[in-house]
Amino acid sequence: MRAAGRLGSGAALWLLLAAQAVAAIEPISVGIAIGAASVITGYLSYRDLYCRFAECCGKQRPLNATALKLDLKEKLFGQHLAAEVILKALTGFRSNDNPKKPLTLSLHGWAGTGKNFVSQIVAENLHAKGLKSNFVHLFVSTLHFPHEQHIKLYQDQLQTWIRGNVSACASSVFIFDEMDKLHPGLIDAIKPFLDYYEQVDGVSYRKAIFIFLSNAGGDLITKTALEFWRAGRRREDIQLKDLEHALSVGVFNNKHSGLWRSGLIYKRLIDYFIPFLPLEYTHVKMCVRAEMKARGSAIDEDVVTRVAEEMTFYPKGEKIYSDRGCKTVQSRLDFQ
Ligand SMILES: Nc1ncnc2c1ncn2[C@@H]1O[C@H](COP(=O)(O)OP(=O)(O)OP(=O)(O)O)[C@@H](O)[C@H]1O
Repeated sequence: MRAAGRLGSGAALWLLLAAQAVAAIEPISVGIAIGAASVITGYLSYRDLYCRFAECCGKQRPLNATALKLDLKEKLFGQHLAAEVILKALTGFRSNDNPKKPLTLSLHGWAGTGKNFVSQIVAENLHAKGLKSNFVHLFVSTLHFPHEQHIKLYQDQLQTWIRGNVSACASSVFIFDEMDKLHPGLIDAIKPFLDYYEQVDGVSYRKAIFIFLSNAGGDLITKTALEFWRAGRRREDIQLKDLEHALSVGVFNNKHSGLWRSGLIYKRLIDYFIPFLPLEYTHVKMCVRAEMKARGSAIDEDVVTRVAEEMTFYPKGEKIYSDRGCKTVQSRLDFQ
């Protein structure tokens, strides 16, 4: 949008200097004056000015891979696979100016292992306002799509919502939480948006990102983690190839996965199935320390141990993995 009208450069320059000269006295109204002067001089377009105060989609903000890597390294505990795959997938996707399709990630694991937490970290690295951004959209199955008899309505609404938001911002992010509670077939409504189409009805979805969060596959992931544990192998030795294929097949054949017999899997439109491993006692202690730090409290190792000891672990005999991951750490800390 071009600034309407332009004064001669001499007059405009004077106006700008005058406004700045007054700046030292009354900053607020002067800010407006400078803004107006900038627009009048054509130094700033209305849009530049508007985007200084409001959130604009604009040219895709380059992903700061170093910042994302640091966030995943420092904030995410016990999930070496998720950290590695998400960093690779996002940096690869965002460094490609002309992707052939949107990026679609499916995060799987038991409760409290960090799936929502990671989607928040990803959102904050893609759009400055993170989950609060106008260009990041969170759907929770049990909240947004509760009634099975309304599946057709939900599908129409979802298509309209996604089409409208990607039209407004090509690099929109869509997060679907509790995928395992989504009615079978519902998610296939978005298949056209995830496919290898240049455009669909004049809209290109190729720069959008879709993230599915699901507990489906948690049993398979835990089984593999236990096998490594019992064989005396390090958790960090678990590789994506040990889990990804079995996870995608398991989810495809699981009626309660939200992706049961889905065309998204059948047509290989999901780029990565990312396993979240069950969290161990040591990771729970890391969560307690992180929470204490977030509250500005000094780290008290006695409290850290007390909270971790209050959590329950499985399997019964070996008590290796936290039943709730790092969930309930915050509430338990409140009672120390
Ligand atoms: N791996 C982790 N590293 C660091 N913090 C974690 C991790 N997992 C969970 N947490 C902490 O626990 C809180 C709850 O975790 P989160 O909501 O991400 O779990 P989830 O895997 O999405 O669970 P659910 O499947 O029940 O939705 C997070 O906000 C975070 O504070």
